[in-house]
Formats: sequence, C-alpha cells, structure tokens
Amino acid sequence: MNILLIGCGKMGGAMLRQWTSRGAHSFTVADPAATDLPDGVTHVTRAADLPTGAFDVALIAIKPQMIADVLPDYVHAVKDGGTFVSIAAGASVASIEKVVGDVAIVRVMPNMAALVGMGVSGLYANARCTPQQAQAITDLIDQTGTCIPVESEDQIDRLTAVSGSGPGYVFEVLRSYVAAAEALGFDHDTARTLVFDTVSGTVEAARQSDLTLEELRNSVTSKNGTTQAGLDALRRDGTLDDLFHTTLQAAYARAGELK
Ligand SMILES: NC(=O)C1=CN([C@@H]2O[C@H](COP(=O)(O)OP(=O)(O)OC[C@H]3O[C@@H](n4cnc5c(N)ncnc54)[C@H](O)[C@@H]3O)[C@@H](O)[C@H]2O)C=CC1
Ligand SMILES: O=C(O)[C@@H]1CCC=N1
Repeated sequence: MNILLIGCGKMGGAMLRQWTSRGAHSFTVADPAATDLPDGVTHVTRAADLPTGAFDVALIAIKPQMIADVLPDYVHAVKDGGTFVSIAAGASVASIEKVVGDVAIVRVMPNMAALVGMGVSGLYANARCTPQQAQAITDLIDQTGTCIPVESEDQIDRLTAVSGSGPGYVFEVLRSYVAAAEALGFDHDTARTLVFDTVSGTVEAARQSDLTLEELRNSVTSKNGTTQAGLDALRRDGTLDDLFHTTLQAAYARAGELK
C-alpha cells in the first residue's frame, strides 16, 4: 500500500520505524518538522507538495486539537475508496467525517511501546470500512505489536486510558521505584538494573503462569516477612487501588473532552 503519514512525531515515528523495517509498503511523511526519517521514506513539509489521489491510507498522527485546521489540506492526496486511520486521542469518527466525508475511517490507539515492536493497540473501524480495509489496517498495526479490535469508539477511549497513556504511568512508577532504590544506597545504574529486571521478569512470570495475580502475589509473600512489610506500606488500606482507579478515570474523562 501507498501510505501517507500526516504528522510524524514521537508516535507516528515509532510506528513508521516498525513498518519500514519490514519493507512491505511505501511511505510518505507530511510534516513541517520531522527529522531522522528512516531510509526510503519520502518527506514533504507542505500538503500542497503531495500528489492528488495517490495514497491508499492516510495515518492522522497530529495532535487531536489540530485535526479540524490541518486535515482539510491533506484530503486531496487520498485515493477515492482510501482509508483514513487516526491515532489521535479522543478525536471521534464524527469529527474526522466532518473533514473527510462519509468514508472509511479507522481509529487506532497505539502506545509508545510500538517503538520496540511491543506496542498494544486498540482498533475500531467505522461501518464504511470493508472487511478487506479493516484487515489491511489490522495487519499494519500487528507489525507494531498486538492489535485488539473493539466494537465501539467508547472502547477506544477506555483503552486509551489503560494502554495508550499507560507508558506514561509506567515510566513514572519506574522513576519513583528507581529513586527509592537509590535512597537505599544503590548507585543509579545498579538501581535501574534491579528495578527494570525485577519488573520485566515479574511480568514474564505472570504471563507464563496460570495463577491469578493475587495468587502469584501471595506466593511470594511470607507471613510476617519482608514482602508483607513492603506491601502493607504500598497498599495502605486501598490507597493504591484508589490511585489507579482515579488515574484511569481521569485519562478516560480527558479522552471524552477531546472528541
Ligand atoms: N505520544 C504517545 O504516547 C501517543 C500519542 N498518540 C496520539 O498521536 C498523535 C501524535 O502525538 P505525538 O506523536 O506524541 O506528538 P508529536 O508532537 O511528537 O507529533 C506531532 C507531529 O505533528 C507535526 N505537525 C504539526 N503541524 C503539522 C501539519 N500542519 N501537518 C503535518 N504535521 C504537522 C509536528 O511537527 C509533529 O512532528 C496525537 O494525536 C496523540 O493523541 C496516541 C497514542 C500514544
Ligand atoms: O497524552 C496523550 O494525549 C497521548 C495520547 C495517548 C498517549 N499519549
């Protein structure tokens, strides 16, 4: 497919890197400021420099607040019967239809782990998408990690709060965990190794186990041992559950505001 990226910053760039490493499609980036694009990618800085009716797919990877102003400049470049794919948080199919018309639109919510081919994305295809169009975009997103189809836009907004914004929460938790390890006397590099390997090893153990997370947690917690002492401090009668609940609800609410 001939694919146009409208905007290629942190998220579009991460996805593009996975796609170009596989070499299955042709890519053009339209972005006034993109740098360090992979070899073989065509770059234009102005929509006016794009050919008319040339692209099978346009990936909308600009900020959601820019769509109404910027997207109209790019519509001419997409073939009749082409697919618009938006990764913009919150931006609804209706808001995109206002610009591009009643055509095939797919909302995808990726996350930054796509940078290393380990992203997880939600995908919602509107009723104008043929099964072939939806499958072609699913295959593309699969190349960046895991793709989870959902049945409604609301599910995309909920998934945004869990996994789209998730790397931000995880980076913050890791930062805090590493800082606490340093406070116990480890140098920064050692603290990073201890925390990163603990987290990635624990995730892999959980993935490979048939036990629930609660059972796994209990299996490493000796009565009156060190883990129990730490967990009592971490959980503080539900504070941690409240914190995650509030965090995800806040992100979901913000997705609704960006419609
Ligand atoms: N960063 C993340 O972790 C995630 C971001 N998203 C979504 O991806 C989209 C992009 O986010 P980021 O990559 O983080 O932002 P970014 O700021 O890194 O990239 C946006 C790009 O748009 C370009 N741009 C500005 N005006 C333009 C124009 N007129 N024509 C073409 N390009 C233009 C900018 O030069 C920039 O490279 C947003 O809608 C966001 O909601 C979705 C999931 C995760
Ligand atoms: O913070 C944001 O709005 C973007 C969308 C999901 C993750 N990052």
